[in-house]
Amino acid sequence: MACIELKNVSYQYPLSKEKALDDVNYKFEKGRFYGIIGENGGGKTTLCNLIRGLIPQFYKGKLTGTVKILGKELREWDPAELSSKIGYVFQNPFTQISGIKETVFEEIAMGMENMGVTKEQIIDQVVTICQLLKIEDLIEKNPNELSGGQRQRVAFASIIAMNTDILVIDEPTSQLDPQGTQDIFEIIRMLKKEGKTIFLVEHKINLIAEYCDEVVVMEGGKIVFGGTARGILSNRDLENHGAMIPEAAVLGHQLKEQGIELDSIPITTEEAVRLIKQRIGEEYGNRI
Ligand SMILES: Nc1ncnc2c1ncn2[C@@H]1O[C@H](COP(=O)(O)OP(=O)(O)OP(=O)(O)O)[C@@H](O)[C@H]1O
Repeated sequence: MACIELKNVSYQYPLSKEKALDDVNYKFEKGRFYGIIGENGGGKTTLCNLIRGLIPQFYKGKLTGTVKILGKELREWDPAELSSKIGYVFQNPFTQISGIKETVFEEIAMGMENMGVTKEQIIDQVVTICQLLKIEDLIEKNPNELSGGQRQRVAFASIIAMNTDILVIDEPTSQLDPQGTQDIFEIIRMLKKEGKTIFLVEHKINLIAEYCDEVVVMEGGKIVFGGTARGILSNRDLENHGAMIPEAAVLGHQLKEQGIELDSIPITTEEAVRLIKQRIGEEYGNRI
């Protein structure tokens, strides 16, 4: 069964004259890790708002077409039930932090309290998640006094604490340093192994190439490309649609232009190294 299915979906924010989503058709399968990429203003966050049900519950505007989440029409979902199925890490961690809790512990525990989890389980879960996200030393701090990067980790922690089957994650590493970014991606990889369906908006294309199963590219409110990460990210035509391809793929194409064709276009550095080594081996073999 499709996890989320969109048929002829268009959406306009209130008072806006333009469509933020324009006739979007796509079937997202359960257990897959989707990277959502594309130009600024292309509609990525709007797609996340829709998948999470914030459109039309919170953002009114004009929505047409059919949106099915786990087989059920979006408008038929009870908002509380939907939020127990789909976790949403917002683009801006300052929006995500509730502002009403006095410690990081309480902030992360809040969602679980609302779900009726026992006190012992909550303590256990919060401690485990804080260790995972390397924020144990922040546990007693006030969430409103954290740096952007610390808030981003806490916001992420409070969503994974909810243990939802579907996660929508909008630029989770925008405030993080390279190590912090790597840490978050390793956790996302672990969540994927647990069978969760993940939607990730991210501009860091090399990370999308390394971690995602599938990629959709958005431009002007439309999904202009969609398919396996390999198929999409090796396609140079992406550059004509406001998206970039990974450095490894650029290298593969440039070598090809110079007559040095690899077996396939690599999308990660690791693959590029393997394919170039293989090519050098073939060359060396031909000469003897
Ligand atoms: N709350 C809003 N009200 C009115 N228009 C909006 C609102 N949010 C976004 N838009 C418009 O909808 C379109 C899609 O915006 P969206 O934020 O979904 O793009 P995006 O691909 O996530 O961009 P970015 O990469 O900059 O985050 C843009 O034209 C934007 O101006």
